[in-house]
Amino acid sequence: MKLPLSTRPAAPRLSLAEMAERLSRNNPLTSLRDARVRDVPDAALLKEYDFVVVGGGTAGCVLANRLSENPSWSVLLLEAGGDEAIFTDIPLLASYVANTNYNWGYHAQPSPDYCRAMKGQACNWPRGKVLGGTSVLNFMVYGRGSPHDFDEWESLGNPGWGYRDVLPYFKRSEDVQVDSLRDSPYHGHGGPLTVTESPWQSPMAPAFLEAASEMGYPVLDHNGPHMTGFSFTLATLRNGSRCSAAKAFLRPVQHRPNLHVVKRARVTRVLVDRATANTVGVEFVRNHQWRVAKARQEVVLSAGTLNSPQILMLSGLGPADHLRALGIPVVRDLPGVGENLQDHVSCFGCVTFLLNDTVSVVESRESRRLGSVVNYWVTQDGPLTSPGGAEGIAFVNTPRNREPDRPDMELSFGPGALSGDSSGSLRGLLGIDAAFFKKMFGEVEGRDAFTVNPVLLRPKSRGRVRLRSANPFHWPLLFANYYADEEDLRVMVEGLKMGVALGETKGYARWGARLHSRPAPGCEQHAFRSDEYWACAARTISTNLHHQSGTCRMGPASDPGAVVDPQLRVHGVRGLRVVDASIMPTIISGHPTGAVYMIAEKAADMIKRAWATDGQLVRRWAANR
Ligand SMILES: Cc1cc2nc3c(=O)[nH]c(=O)nc-3n(C[C@H](O)[C@H](O)[C@H](O)COP(=O)(O)OP(=O)(O)OC[C@H]3O[C@@H](n4cnc5c(N)ncnc54)[C@H](O)[C@@H]3O)c2cc1C
Repeated sequence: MKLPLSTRPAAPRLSLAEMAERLSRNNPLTSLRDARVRDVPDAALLKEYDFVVVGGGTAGCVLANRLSENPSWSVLLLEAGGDEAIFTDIPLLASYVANTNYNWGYHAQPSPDYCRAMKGQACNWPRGKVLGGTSVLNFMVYGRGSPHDFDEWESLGNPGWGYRDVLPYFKRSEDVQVDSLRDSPYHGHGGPLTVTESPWQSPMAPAFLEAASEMGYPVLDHNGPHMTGFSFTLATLRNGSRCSAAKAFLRPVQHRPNLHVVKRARVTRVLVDRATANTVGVEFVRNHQWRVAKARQEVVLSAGTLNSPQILMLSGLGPADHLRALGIPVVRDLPGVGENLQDHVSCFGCVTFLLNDTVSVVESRESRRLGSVVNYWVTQDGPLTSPGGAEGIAFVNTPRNREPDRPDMELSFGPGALSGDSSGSLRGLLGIDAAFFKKMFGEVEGRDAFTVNPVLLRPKSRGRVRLRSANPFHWPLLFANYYADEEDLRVMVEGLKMGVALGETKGYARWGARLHSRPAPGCEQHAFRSDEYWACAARTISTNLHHQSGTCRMGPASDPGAVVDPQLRVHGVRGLRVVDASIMPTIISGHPTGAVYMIAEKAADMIKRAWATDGQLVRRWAANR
């Protein structure tokens, strides 16, 4: 069967003037210049700010922007990392970024029950240590999850978080640039965050959408009223480059006089008065000097799912017995801090299809192609604009799902594979052991292939974050607990079989697609493609999408595990909120960054409303010096 090579019209040829214009707005020099955010020197720091935001990541950049919109408020943003780089802008290099110092470098505790293929049986959990946070490391897939996810949050005792309430905040951030979505009531226009499709597609892209009808699913916009179906990837891209939180929200407002950004500032704890439970400010270290930043109104913790609970516990806010065991004075016993950790576990590499044609992205071939690099800088097109290699996403229902309008499985299609990872950056990101890789992929290294990655969307298993010690510079202990609930494994087995079915649809047969049948080392005792084999493969190659969420769960005061209330204020403490992926009561059924932006937009609105009604906005920033 002959297939059309592309579902999109060919890009119009650019005139020389258009090329020059594109090159002037997007080249290595302008990228480097634009990435620099003004750093406030120690001498210029104020004694006190109205708001202190901890963590200049995905949520933190939104808060810095929205809170400093009010010129009467002084806002301090403290970030442990520095500026973005040229290479962090290049979408296809996403996996490379995690192999650099822009990553905190965490990994979960080892386990014999999962992550067996990884070095030391420990899965890597990269997190961004840079302005823009993990939005600088991520694969840029823009999603929101299912409307039912937010209705569930509301039903758990969180009024104001239902889908109808949160949709306006999704739209507020967004500037969608896809023609077919221009009139959609579900998308926003003119917001700071550019959302679009990659300008480049592999020749296999049409086969992905054709698979939809063969498997009985519609092609749709995942961020509309229903998400079950197939679509090309929507991504946070601008002019073919990564659109990070810093690029979208922070850089354009960095010169506001009431916003101070401090880079390479490591917050060690929040200072809370034990007697009154009032938040005083934060303690941080910069240039080897310990400092205090006081907050007149609030401290907002946006240090992410792994670091926000760590900082709370270091501040005496957490499970009392755990804090006492480490000699940390207990300010408030909050047993839920660090609990309820949820992640999207996957099985990247388990479903790899080998090809007869040169239609996939093979790193060694691409890196030798000067045209790809020229294309990227001059026309802002070509494979380097592909967001981490995820070309298409299907949200599907396994036979175990009881809510058909709320899919339980994602199948993401990437026009490349571990076999083509010649630099090892993808293996480095995932932490796959070299000997394991050699055994499973050695004989097909450098060959054309594609991957279908099944992702468990609504895990029942829960992990946790704990302190290793009272030393704020020690890494926290991270427990993944993947597949602790057997049902998760059963759903993943079904997802793996659906992933194989996707790769075996007719469209891909054109290029001779066939499942790579070298079994995962350690699973050879099971018949290849049997349920037992897939279960073993899942426990062995337990890659994940780094979507960790839920460790400072939102919920009412009556819920003993809740850390923040529906206004995101820490229970039992005044003047302290948590605003990042950690507040999700349940992980959303999709890629979380869109929801993190939404949470931060909504939080900024709640903060504005809270202080406006208290009539405390009259203080002029200038008078604070
Ligand atoms: C490799 C990878 C790929 C991903 N791909 C996708 C994707 O395609 N789509 C998607 O939706 N999601 C993706 N994610 C997940 C997504 O990026 C995160 O869920 C989201 O960015 C989290 O935002 P956050 O604001 O909660 O935390 P972060 O963005 O991590 O922000 C936390 C910030 O706090 C700072 N910080 C931490 N501790 C301190 C401290 N003590 N002092 C000062 N500053 C501190 C950090 O340096 C960081 O800047 C991916 C993640 C990874 C790692």
